[in-house]
Amino acid sequence: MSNLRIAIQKAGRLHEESMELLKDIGISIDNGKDQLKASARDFPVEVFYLRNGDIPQYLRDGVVDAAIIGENIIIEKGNDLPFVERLGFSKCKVSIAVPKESDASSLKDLAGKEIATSYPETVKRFLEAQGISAKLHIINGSVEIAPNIGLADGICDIVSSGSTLFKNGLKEIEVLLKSEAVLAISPKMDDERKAILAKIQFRIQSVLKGRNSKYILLNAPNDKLDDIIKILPGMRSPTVLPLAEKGWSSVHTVISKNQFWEIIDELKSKGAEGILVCPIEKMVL
Ligand SMILES: Nc1ncnc2c1ncn2[C@@H]1O[C@H](COP(=O)(O)OP(=O)(O)OP(=O)(O)O)[C@@H](O)[C@H]1O
Ligand SMILES: O=P(O)(O)OC[C@H]1O[C@H](OP(=O)(O)OP(=O)(O)O)[C@H](O)[C@@H]1O
Ligand SMILES: [Mg+2]
Repeated sequence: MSNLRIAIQKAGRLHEESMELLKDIGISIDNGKDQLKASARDFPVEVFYLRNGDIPQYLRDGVVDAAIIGENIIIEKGNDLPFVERLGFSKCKVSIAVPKESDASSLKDLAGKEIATSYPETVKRFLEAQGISAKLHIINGSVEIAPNIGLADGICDIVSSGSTLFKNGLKEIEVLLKSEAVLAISPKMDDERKAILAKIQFRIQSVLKGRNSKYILLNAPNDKLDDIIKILPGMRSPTVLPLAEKGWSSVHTVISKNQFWEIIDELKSKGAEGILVCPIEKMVL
């Protein structure tokens, strides 16, 4: 039987959370700091530890079948490659920035100027779409220093908190794209491996739904139950169980992490007490 070959980043921003996701979907492997390949103990999967930037070519060649990779790298180096899941971590932007005293306020204002970047294909695509040209300096790291050393008028790089821009006296003037970790796949996968991938996708979806939801339990007087239940979305409808104390019930349900604080405030105002909030490991609908 074939193994599904999954690539993850060997070291860097994506490594830890990729390992964590694999663990959460039941794929246990040894930490790969000193190895390039590991087999899962209980699933037909091999994990390859690679450089993020090299992964698109491996997918294209069919040397690996799937990969956890930054969407920005797929856009830069593998725009032809499909991705099948957004994974919700390593969220960042790829942005244009200029020295904070510059008059430029969009990519258009850099027409005819010099831009330093590690993402030349992405920048070229945006320049072409806007019908402008600029000179690109391709550098692999510390891009934010380029304007300060006179190498470029602006940069295109990853922005997350914005602190690297701030420390280098730069300001963001245009967001080219937003990125997060994704599960990308090889166009060359055979049917046997596609079947393993389908199982993995199902597991990933269950884990991500769980991560985005909270299980809540609360107590309420019976005469307030109708009002409280109206507030709760729930998977189907909330579970209501009688408490030992007469006239009171316990209500259990699942709510989305995003709505969480608003719903808790409303529940309290409608008479809910003893609200417990628990993480959900996996959720299968
Ligand atoms: N500051 C950040 N905040 C959030 N996500 C980020 C940040 N910097 C990078 N990323 C995301 O993590 C990915 C990996 O970044 P990292 O700097 O670890 O490696 P890299 O230099 O892009 O890749 P390689 O593995 O080829 O060395 C990026 O492609 C991007 O998707
Ligand atoms: O907006 P911020 O939160 O400051 O994050 C942005 C910085 O993070 C990344 O660099 P990283 O720390 O990965 O270093 P690298 O250049 O060595 O990859 C990216 O290249 C930016 O420089
Ligand atoms: Mg980096």
